[in-house]
Amino acid sequence: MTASIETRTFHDQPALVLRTPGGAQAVVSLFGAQVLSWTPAGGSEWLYLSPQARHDGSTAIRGGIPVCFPQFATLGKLPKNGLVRTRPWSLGEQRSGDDFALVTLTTSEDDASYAAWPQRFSAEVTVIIENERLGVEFEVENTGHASFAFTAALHTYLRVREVENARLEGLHGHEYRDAADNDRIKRDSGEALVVEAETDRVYHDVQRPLLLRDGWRSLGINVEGFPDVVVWNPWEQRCAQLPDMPANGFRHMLCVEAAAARRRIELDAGEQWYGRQTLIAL
Ligand SMILES: O=P(O)(O)OC[C@H]1O[C@@H](O)[C@H](O)[C@@H](O)[C@@H]1O
Repeated sequence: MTASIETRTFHDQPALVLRTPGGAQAVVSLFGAQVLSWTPAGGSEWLYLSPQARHDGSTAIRGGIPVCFPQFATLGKLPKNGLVRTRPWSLGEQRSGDDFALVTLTTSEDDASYAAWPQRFSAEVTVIIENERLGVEFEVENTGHASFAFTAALHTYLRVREVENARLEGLHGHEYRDAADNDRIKRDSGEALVVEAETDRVYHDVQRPLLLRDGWRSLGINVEGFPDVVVWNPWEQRCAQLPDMPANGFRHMLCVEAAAARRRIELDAGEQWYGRQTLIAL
């Protein structure tokens, strides 16, 4: 038996379902090239998808792994978190073997993106699953004649049983910009990060793998290419302001994002850049 890739609808939007013979499964929406669900073999769902997420193409889907490009958050004049999470992507390559399934989705500039951000680019998101592993790779090429600069993120919403009981390890000693406290620059001194209030941090130059402990289960988080890690939880008050989140949604999610946020990435004409986040169920 080999792994499989099936095209179907998910909340009425076209999606791909990747499965390994061992029982791992991921759902990838063509809207935004967004992974919406991931269950490793023998495990339980690791991605948070809001039960109130909108799937009608009118706005970004709240949950899963939104792709933020060419702007992370509000670091510029473009719409928050960029232009590509709210557009349909095309299916490029799909491949499977005995123990993996892989799909590549592509997009490039169009009239609307060019009006907002006058650059020519092509972007690819490759999603690969193995039994215990989910890899998401974002690649961008400058297909124009002039250089451009961007910020970006894989805005991963992890599902946790109770956020106050989850521990994120590996950020000790790192400097971060605290967007929940007037963008003050601070240094993490705790053994582990436990979220007990609104949290919106950009950790700089994180080279180490991270470990998320969520009760009896743990998740390894590896990043290549993206220099920064963003940790976000809106907590009660901000969550109440999000129309696509239930009131208690913040308790069951923790965003741990692979990001290029502190410094913009510069790409000359014809140049490519890629970054990858890998989640490993332990
Ligand atoms: O509501 P959005 O556009 O999906 O953004 C969610 C959050 O994304 C986070 O990554 C940002 O750091 C937050 O500031 C932001 O609020």
